[in-house]
Amino acid sequence: MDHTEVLKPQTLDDLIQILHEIFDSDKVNTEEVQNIMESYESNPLEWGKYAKFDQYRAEGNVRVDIPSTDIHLATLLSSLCSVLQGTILGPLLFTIFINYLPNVCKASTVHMNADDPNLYRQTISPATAGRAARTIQRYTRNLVDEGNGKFNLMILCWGEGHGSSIHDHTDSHCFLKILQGNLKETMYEWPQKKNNGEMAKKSEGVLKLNQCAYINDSIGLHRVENPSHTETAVSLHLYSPPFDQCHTFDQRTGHKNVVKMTFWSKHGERTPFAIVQSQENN
Ligand SMILES: N[C@@H](CS(=O)O)C(=O)O
Ligand SMILES: [Fe+2]
Repeated sequence: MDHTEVLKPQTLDDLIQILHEIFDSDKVNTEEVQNIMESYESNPLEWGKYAKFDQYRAEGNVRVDIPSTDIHLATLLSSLCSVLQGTILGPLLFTIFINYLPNVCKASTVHMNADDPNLYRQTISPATAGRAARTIQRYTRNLVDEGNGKFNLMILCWGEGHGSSIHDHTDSHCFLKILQGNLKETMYEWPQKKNNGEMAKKSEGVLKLNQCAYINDSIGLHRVENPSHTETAVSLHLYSPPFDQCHTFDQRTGHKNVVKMTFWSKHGERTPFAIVQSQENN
């Protein structure tokens, strides 16, 4: 098959079929994949069944003002993230946590509003706000297609303010297309071995509906965020070859950690908790 002309997929199924054909061949032109993904016009009726959000998004009821000096609260929030997602006890633990939060907050102010179904966060710096949002709730990763073992196609659902940590892509090609809303992508240089300081930012930009970005480890690292406080976002990601772990990086020091990546759902079905050992996204 000649792929010099950009085929325009009419539906998501059509796109998946074209991707299978492209990745069947030994040599894949990344620009062609990017163009084809970009030319698919997002239709929620086609991808809606895969787009499963973290339900905690609407269940929390707390606004926290966190000064950057409140190490106490930061520690609590990070220990909380390991129990929330996907556990049966999640809502209960969340309620216990929320009820005790005002007692343990030394330097922070907690505002609760029982009849308001939204989660509010307000902090003194956007960076702190982003970290708190990422700790309490996560974007979800939903597997759409396994690409005959050549690639993984997945839909990521981003609640308001959700974002990823700075991460790499395990030597794979990564294509990221916007299906709904906007996503902000910030690119970083790989940290220098001897340097223990703040990671160098390369660029940032907002990806809009139907746009498709491309990244691999030789281009650099990135962090992706839903910058909106009122709108959710949905993105379509293709990784080739597939991978299930990557490195995340601490923006302030460049220190890295290995993170296992899991699926919130597969082929439209919520992944059973018994099978999922860890629900850590990066
Ligand atoms: N690479 C991330 C999503 S993004 O932030 O690019 C993931 O697969 O979870
Ligand atoms: Fe990524």
